[in-house]
Formats: sequence, structure tokens, C-alpha cells
Amino acid sequence: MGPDRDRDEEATAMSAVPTWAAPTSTGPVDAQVRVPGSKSLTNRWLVLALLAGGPSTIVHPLRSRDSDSMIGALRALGAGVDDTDAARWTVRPPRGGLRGGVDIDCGQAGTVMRFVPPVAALADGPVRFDGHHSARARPVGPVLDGLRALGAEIKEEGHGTLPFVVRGGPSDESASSAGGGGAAPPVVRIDASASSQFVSALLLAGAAYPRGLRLEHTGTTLPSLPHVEMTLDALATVGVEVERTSPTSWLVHPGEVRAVDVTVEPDLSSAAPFLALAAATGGRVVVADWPERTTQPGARMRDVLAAMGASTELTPQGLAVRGAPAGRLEGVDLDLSEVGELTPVVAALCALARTPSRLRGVAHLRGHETDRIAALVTELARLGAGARETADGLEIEPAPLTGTRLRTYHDHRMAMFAAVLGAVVPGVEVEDVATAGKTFPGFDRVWSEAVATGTPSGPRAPASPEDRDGRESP
Ligand SMILES: O=C(O)C1=C[C@@H](OP(=O)(O)O)[C@@H](O)[C@H](O)C1
Ligand SMILES: C=C(OP(=O)(O)O)C(=O)O
Repeated sequence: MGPDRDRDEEATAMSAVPTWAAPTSTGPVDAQVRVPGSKSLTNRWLVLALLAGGPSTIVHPLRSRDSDSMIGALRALGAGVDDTDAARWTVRPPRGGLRGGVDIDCGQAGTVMRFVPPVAALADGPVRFDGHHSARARPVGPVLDGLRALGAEIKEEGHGTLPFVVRGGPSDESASSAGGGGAAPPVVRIDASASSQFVSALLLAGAAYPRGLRLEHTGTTLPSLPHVEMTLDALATVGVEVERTSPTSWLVHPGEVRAVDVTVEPDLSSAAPFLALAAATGGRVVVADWPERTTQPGARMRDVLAAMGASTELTPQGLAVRGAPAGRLEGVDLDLSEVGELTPVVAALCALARTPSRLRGVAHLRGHETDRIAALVTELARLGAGARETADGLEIEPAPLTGTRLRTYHDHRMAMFAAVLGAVVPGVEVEDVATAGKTFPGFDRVWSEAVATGTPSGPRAPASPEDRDGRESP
């Protein structure tokens, strides 16, 4: 297929989906925002509530496509989930064990396709997993291999991807054949270099296995380590004992999972585009309810912003970000392996900076909602920026940007990336902005309100790197 035909097909596909005219700020913004609850925390608490010995309560959960997919999984496996009160959900684990003979729709949620199979291995029959077509490209193989080592029967219809069927699991016999013997826990060795969620998945279910689990990561890199810390922290909260036997191996003791009774923090990765908005327009944004202590890697956006020239401060109202005058931003050379989720928003800021940037350590983003490295390079180039893929990330060369229609590839964070650029570059049209509802339903409305606080009275946010050298600022 030639490039002309590729372009024609792309143009046809693009014209079929609705677009959103991203609002452009008329000057530095001054906004207060509240973002929805953390996806990563909400879906961890839901999984643990399913495994718990009694009913659980989750306050201020995230209501979004990803958490709806997780609720669907819990209900399929027999749990009662009462989510009628948006501010307070209750979960009743099924009496008499998890129900098999069911289908689970993972949607686009990595947390569902990775965290639920190890739990489904405890069900009384086969559980089939499938999801959105974009999710069928995402890796799950190491979790399935781990479950095979624990004695589960796995029928793969893909190749280490959705769809697949999980049946049965960690029996005593298979446990000893996996290297246990006597009361020793089975040993599972997996390569989690493509996703930290493989590790979190097996850790979350491990205590429910008859002899627990010894888990070893065999790969050379392990991305998103803070998300593994988040898993360990959540497990400690519900009384599960986990020993870290090395930086990349863990021993999960068998035992009861205590009922969950928690309040979910705001999603700090969903907050990132709003923090970026302050930096890009030289304005101020306050994100309410920012936790003083958190396991969410999104908190590291503060370091990224500091490196680019914006300042942040934790105030009684929330986290306040103040951009440098005229939205002046410095290019950065950053290893984002621990905070890969932030890459699209950081890349947007890099395209608005005065100097080139390099974002490293994020090869695993090729297996996210889309191949994010390719998507970012393509969309940055469409706007006129210089962008190039590297083996483990991308390099960005700022240039004058021109508004155009941007694709989002069914990726919530690509929608947020496009919105940040549109706040500064007039004429950005965002394809399928509703895809942000994976983690942030109504993102476009909250975003438009924040951008509308921009006033021409302050230093006007400039539209090109030449303008952004601060010369015209007071
Ligand atoms: O455990 C979690 O909740 C997550 C872990 C990370 O996954 P990867 O390690 O696949 O990047 C992160 O990117 C994802 O958004 C959420
Ligand atoms: C990678 C992400 O999601 P998931 O939980 O589906 O992996 C993300 O939210 O950036």
C-alpha cells in the first residue's frame, strides 16, 4: 500500500469522527480545578474489595470507562457493587467464591486486563477476557505465563494479548511443581519490562492463593516502579504481608484480605494537563485536594515543571502552579521511566519550549493505549514541530506551530496532549476528545472553563518559540 493510499485512508478515517475546537487562551490563566479520583487507586481498591473477607466502602472513587470496566468484571465474578451514590461505593464479595463461566469486557483498561486474570484463576469455571479493539494490541503474556506456572489452563486466542480464557489456578500440586514443595509458596518468574502492571497483578492476588506467591521479575528494566509501590502500599492497608526479597522480587504471604474502607485521592496524572496549562500560558492553576503524601507517580509532575521553569507550591487550597512570565519554558532531558503516564503532557510542553528536549526510558509506551511514541511524533510533526523517535523515547525540536486537526488514537492522554497545545496554538481541532473519558469524563468541559480564565491583561501567551524567549514580557 503506497503512501498516497495511506494518506487517503487516514483522511477518510479522520473525517468520520467528531472534532472539538480546543480553546486557545487569550492570556495567562488563573484557574482552580478539581479532577476526578485516581484510576490506579480506584481499580486497585475494587480488586482488593473483590478478594476481601467482607463488604468494602470506597469514597470519592473515579467514575470513568476504566472503573466501569472494573466494576463490570467484579459483577461478572459474582460481587455486588452498589455504585448508585457517586461519592461512595460499596462492594460485597460473592458468598461461596468467585463465579466462573463468565465473560469479562476489559474495555481499554490495562488494570482490568492485567489485574483481573490472576483473580479469575480462583473462579469455579473458565473466564473469558476480551476488550476494545485497541486493547487487543496490548501485552498480557507474562501474566498468562505466570498463571500457567501456577497451574491455570490458559487458552490464548491472541498472542499474549486479548482475547484469552483463564481456567483454574494455583492448586497445591501445581504449586509444588512450580518450585514450591511442602508449604513453600510457588515461584513465578516473569519479565515485566513491558509493564509494571504484570507485577502488580500477581501481587494483588497472591495472598488469596493457598500458599501465597514468590514473584521474581527477570527482565533488565521495570517501568513505572512507583505503581508497584502503590500496589504494596494498598496491600499493606488491607493487611496483606509482602516481603521485598530483592529490589525486583517479592514474597506474598497467604492470608485474608481485610475489607477496604478508603477515600480515593484525586488523579494526579489527570491533573497534569492543568498544571501544564499554567506553565504554558504563564498563568496560575490550583488543583484542589492535592495529597500531602501519595504513592501516585503523577506527583512527579512538580519536578518536571521545575525543570522547565515553572514553580509549584502546596497551599491550603491545593497544589498551585505558576508559569514563568509569557509561558517561557526550557527544554529538558528527562528519564520518564517511572512516570511514563506523564509523557504525552510533558511532550506537549516540550514542543512549546525555547530549546530542544529528549524524553527517555519510555520504550514501554509503545504498548500503551496506542503506540504513544509514534503517535506523539506524528502529531507533533503535523503541528510543525521537529520530533523523532528514539529507541526508548523521543526527541523534540521546537518550531513555530500551526493549528491543525490532531488525532487521538483512542488514547485519553493524547486528547490531553492536544488540549495543552491548543491552549497556546490557535486552530487546534481535537479528534474524538471524548476518548479522555477513559479516566476523565467531561475533560473538555473542565478544560474549557480553565482556559477561559485566561485574561489578556497579563503577558499574552505567545504562539511560537521565537515569541517565547521572554523578551516581550514585562
Ligand atoms: O498500575 C497502574 O495503575 C499503572 C501502571 C503504569 O502502567 P505501565 O507500567 O504499563 O506503564 C501506568 O502507565 C498506568 O497508567 C497505570
Ligand atoms: C497506560 C495507561 O493506562 P492503563 O491503565 O490502561 O495501562 C494510562 O492511563 O496512561
